[in-house]
Amino acid sequence: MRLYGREFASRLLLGTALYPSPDILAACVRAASPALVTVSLRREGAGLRAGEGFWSLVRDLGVPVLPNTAGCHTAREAVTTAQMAREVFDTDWIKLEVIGESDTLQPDVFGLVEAARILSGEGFKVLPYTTEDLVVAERLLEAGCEVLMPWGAPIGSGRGLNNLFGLRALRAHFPEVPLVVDAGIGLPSHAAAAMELGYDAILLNTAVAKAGDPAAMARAFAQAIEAGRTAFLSDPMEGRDMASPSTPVFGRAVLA
Ligand SMILES: CC(=O)[C@@H](O)[C@H](O)COP(=O)(O)O
Repeated sequence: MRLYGREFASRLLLGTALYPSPDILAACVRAASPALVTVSLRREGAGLRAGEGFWSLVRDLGVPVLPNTAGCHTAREAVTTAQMAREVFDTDWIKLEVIGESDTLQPDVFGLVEAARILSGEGFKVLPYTTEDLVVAERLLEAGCEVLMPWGAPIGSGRGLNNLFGLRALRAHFPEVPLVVDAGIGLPSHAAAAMELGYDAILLNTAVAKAGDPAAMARAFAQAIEAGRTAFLSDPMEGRDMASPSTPVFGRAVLA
């Protein structure tokens, strides 16, 4: 998979929040070999020494870091957080989140486009957490984003793909743009379904961190994403309403 000109072997982007322990997080990363791990500057900054410990743990994982602007509610807050993240994590990649509504954690798409334009202008590689809205997608591309990350469902809900029609339409409208389903994935089958639609990658966190056996679930997600991608590339059959015998028979059985 290619994002902003960089090649990644994996199509899984894994969040680093909510794990029962740092060791379990490390086991999940080993089990799934994600392309990137997301980290929240606000979380690390709040913990001070705990944050430093967490940062060295993440560095030791040996996986490229994608800082995010989780918890930001305005474009200005998100831009400042991204600028600080660039210093702290020494990367110009940013997962841009501007939250607009607290029940659904739905993105504020107006603030998102504004922040994306500013950050792209400053040389950031912006990966925006957005909805499946086609017009917003167009604006984000105009603002300089080379990747789009529509939600599957509200963050942490585990509902899967809430709007299959919208996600399919987005894929069809932007065949050349790398698209990552971000948030709301609850099961490996949800991830596989998104990959079967032709999505390029999946970003998830809660479903792995909150599983009874997080490392096993991380591995299951990696396998499902791989399987979904292979299925997409295999040109799946068209669904149909009526039965079609899968064992054609010729002539009549002769019964003695
Ligand atoms: C880790 C991160 O960036 C989250 O904000 C992301 O959207 C994941 O969502 P889930 O926890 O629903 O997988």
